[in-house]
Amino acid sequence: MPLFSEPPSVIKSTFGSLDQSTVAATPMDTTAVMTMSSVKSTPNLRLFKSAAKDNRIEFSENKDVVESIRSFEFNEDPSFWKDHNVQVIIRIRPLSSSEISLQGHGKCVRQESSQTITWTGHPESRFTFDMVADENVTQEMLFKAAGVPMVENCMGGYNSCVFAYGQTGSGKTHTMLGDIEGGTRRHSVNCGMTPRVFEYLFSRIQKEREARREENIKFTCRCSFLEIYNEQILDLLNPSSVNLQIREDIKKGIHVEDLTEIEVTSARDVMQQLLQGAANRKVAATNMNRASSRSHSVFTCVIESKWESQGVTHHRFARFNLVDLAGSERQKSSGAEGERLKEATNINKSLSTLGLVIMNLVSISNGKSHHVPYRDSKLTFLLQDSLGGNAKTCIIANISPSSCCSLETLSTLKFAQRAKYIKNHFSLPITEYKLELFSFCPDNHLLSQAFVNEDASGDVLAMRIQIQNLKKEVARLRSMADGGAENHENDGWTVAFPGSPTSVKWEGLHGLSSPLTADKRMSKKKDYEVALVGAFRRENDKDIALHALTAEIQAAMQLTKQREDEIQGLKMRLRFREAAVKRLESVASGKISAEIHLLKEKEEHLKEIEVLRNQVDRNQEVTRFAMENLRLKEEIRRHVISVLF
Ligand SMILES: Nc1ncnc2c1ncn2[C@@H]1O[C@H](COP(=O)(O)OP(=O)(O)OP(=O)(O)O)[C@@H](O)[C@H]1O
Repeated sequence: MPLFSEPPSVIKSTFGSLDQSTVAATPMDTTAVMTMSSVKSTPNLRLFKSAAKDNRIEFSENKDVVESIRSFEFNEDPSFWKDHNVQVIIRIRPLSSSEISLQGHGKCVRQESSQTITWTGHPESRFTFDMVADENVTQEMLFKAAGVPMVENCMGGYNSCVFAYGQTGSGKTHTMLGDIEGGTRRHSVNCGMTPRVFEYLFSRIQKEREARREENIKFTCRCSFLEIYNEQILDLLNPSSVNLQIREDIKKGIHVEDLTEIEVTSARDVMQQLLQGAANRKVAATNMNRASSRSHSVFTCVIESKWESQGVTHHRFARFNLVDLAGSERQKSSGAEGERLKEATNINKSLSTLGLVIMNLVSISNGKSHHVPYRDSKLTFLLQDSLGGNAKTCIIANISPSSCCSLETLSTLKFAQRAKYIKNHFSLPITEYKLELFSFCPDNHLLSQAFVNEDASGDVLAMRIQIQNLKKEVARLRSMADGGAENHENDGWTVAFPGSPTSVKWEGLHGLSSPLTADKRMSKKKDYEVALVGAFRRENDKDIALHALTAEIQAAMQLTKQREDEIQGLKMRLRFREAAVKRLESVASGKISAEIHLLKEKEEHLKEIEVLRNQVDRNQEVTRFAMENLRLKEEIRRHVISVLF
């Protein structure tokens, strides 16, 4: 098929490549230098790293080693996103043959459980994350655990972001894109997150269309693809436009000005854009001599939906960012010069700004107010919403388990640990409505919830009905949250995503259901609270919309009245003019004298003046000024009296 006839090398070039000549420690850890001799660094080959078999990292076939790896459960938690906005997953890749030849099977990490991992250097350090995926976790398992919920978040109207972090060669591209050779609908086992996510997204859209035919639901998806290289934004779907600027406005939020957006209707369309972007990147790379591991790539899909319900038109919107970051290793400090030095400085700048942004967000989560330096790098400015706004963010930190990458791995674990402590916060000002929420949630934990991007419009009556329904929903949820009505029938696996009018049957990994936690009741209460907050917000939105509509109607009615009065006045004046014309005709034909005509004319002018005076009096502005005038006169009078006496 022509679409997938491109060599996978092109795809690889989209998301990263190796140049091991400069591989060293992270920007935050400047001590160690890592060498991975297996990877070649010929500039032209850099782009084709993944494609060329001999340029790939080879993995051990040693059965004994594979069998000795202890595997932990890797289960998704369907309720996770209900009360979290940031998820951090560690992914450990298998040892490569070159690592084995360099350091044997020596490892720098030991997995303790499905959530904990120990770095075995000195001193030993233990880290806890939302999930730790060992080398046996397949692309499919990772997609089900991390990709599926993110698509559901987008369907629910949340801005969502998955980003892969890690040193060069740690598996970021394998995770985000993987092997899409053949590119058919039936994925190869190594096919990564992005193609799986879009295939799932479009199948969900199709299901939603079928289930909500009556609401006439319509979806629009638009994709864009950019790269940040040397602090410059390049449009990969239109390579002629370079150095694009990030803008921020109330309507569009943070966005890249003039970035090409292409409408897509299938996973196949998305892959086409990915390939297109990759091909453009290849051309630019030749001109600029850059390698993908030195740039950040952001593939974005905007998903919009519109549906009708009880005379109200709903509009929902979500931005889905898939980010492959530049390798987090420290660029070789010695010997780097010219373009390389510039590259290194910029990668360091954006990744260290990312680290700083995360640190400051954690401080904010802990109640310490701090400035968050989003604007210090293009990457953090662009991802501002995903990092600290109203988004759901999944960070996949990729690591190599080999002892030869020990310091790099520690650095990635530390970065991921910090990210774990972020709680996204409101980016909107505190309003009365939010204060109401404060009073509702004593521990304020709901204030760290991301927001559903949803809007509604319709006629006043429909909005009123909607408000009534929402009020009933609020009352019902409130009584449930108070413990009044415990509904044990809902203990199953049906997940209603906040803000989503439909619920999704969660199949679970391999179709198995995991046991619900002991504090099920607590989590159920939280679910109700989340739903209640959503209902409050929607009610508040509807109220605001209703007030605005009522005010608009009143203003329109006043204007109509004013116009009607003016028309009446004009009609009257027209009648006077017509009478005057007739009289002049009579004067001309000698039927009446000029004196009588003038007397009549005077009479009618007086009447006309009266009409105009009435009009002026009725004019609201004039009335207001007249009132103001009277009030000021009265004030002056009182002032004069007080001065005199
Ligand atoms: N979990 C894994 N299982 C099997 N192979 C993997 C895994 N992770 C990575 N690899 C392989 O390791 C090699 C390096 O991975 P990848 O290219 O994804 O690294 P990267 O972090 O994207 O590097 P760069 O920053 O240079 O682009 C590839 O050959 C990839 O196929």
